[in-house]
Amino acid sequence: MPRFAANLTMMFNEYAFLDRFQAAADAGFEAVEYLFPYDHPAEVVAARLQAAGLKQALFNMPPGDWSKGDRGLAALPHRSKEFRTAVDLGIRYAGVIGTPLLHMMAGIADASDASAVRSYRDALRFAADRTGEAGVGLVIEPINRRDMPGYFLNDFDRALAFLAEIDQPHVRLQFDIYHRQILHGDVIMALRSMMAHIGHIQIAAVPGRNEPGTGELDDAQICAEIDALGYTGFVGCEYRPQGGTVDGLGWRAACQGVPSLSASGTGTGSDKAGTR
Ligand SMILES: O=C(O)C(=O)[C@H](O)CO
Ligand SMILES: [Mg+2]
Repeated sequence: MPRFAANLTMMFNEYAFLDRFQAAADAGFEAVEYLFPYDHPAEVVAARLQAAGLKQALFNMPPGDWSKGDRGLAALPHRSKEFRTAVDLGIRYAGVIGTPLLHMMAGIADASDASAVRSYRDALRFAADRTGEAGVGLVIEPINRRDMPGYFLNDFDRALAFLAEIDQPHVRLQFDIYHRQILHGDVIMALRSMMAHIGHIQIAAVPGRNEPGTGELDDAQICAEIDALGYTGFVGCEYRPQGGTVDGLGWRAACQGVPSLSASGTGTGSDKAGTR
């Protein structure tokens, strides 16, 4: 079974943000992630993390003004100065809280607009250099446009192409199974082919974005595949509980002991002669 990180933006909303750390630890989580810690001093967040005995898996760099519709700044040419300040703030928080990974959101921009593409490339290079100097990993995540209309980075192959241009081992893909299924499907084959580039994984049922096991995918099977592929990072539970957070945690036990498709010798998708 993978190591799971509770996503404190979506889970444990029964509590105020700073109280969610202890609630996650009490519910058996080893680590946490969340979108943004910036409403609180980094030292206060770090103290809650430590007091609860948790590891930090990931959080996002500041995205601009979320309440006004910003969803990252990287692809916005006219916001490049603000973007660079945001990178530095993210890295400062990463140092104090102790996260190994920062997610750089792309922003709402036309993916076919040359100036947006140029801005994104420059931003990714800048963030890669800065995080590299700071010893922090950097991830980029394709996000589906049903949840985030107009989001610039909405294609997994495109994300891999941007990563190939940067070609730095600490800059990797955030593979959110929920977005992958909505954007392209073929989740297990994509995990297999992209695993060498994956820095972080997140999970939620599709289409409801609720507890794994409540949607159209066999999430226990996907977790078995993640193990079989040798992934040792955290899998972020980025889902909205259908009811109480703790009441809905039974899905974790259902993931235990499930053999992967590759271990059982099935599921290659091959239709070659001689396989029947
Ligand atoms: O939406 C997601 O899937 C994310 O992981 C982001 O961090 C931000 O929305
Ligand atoms: Mg995600």
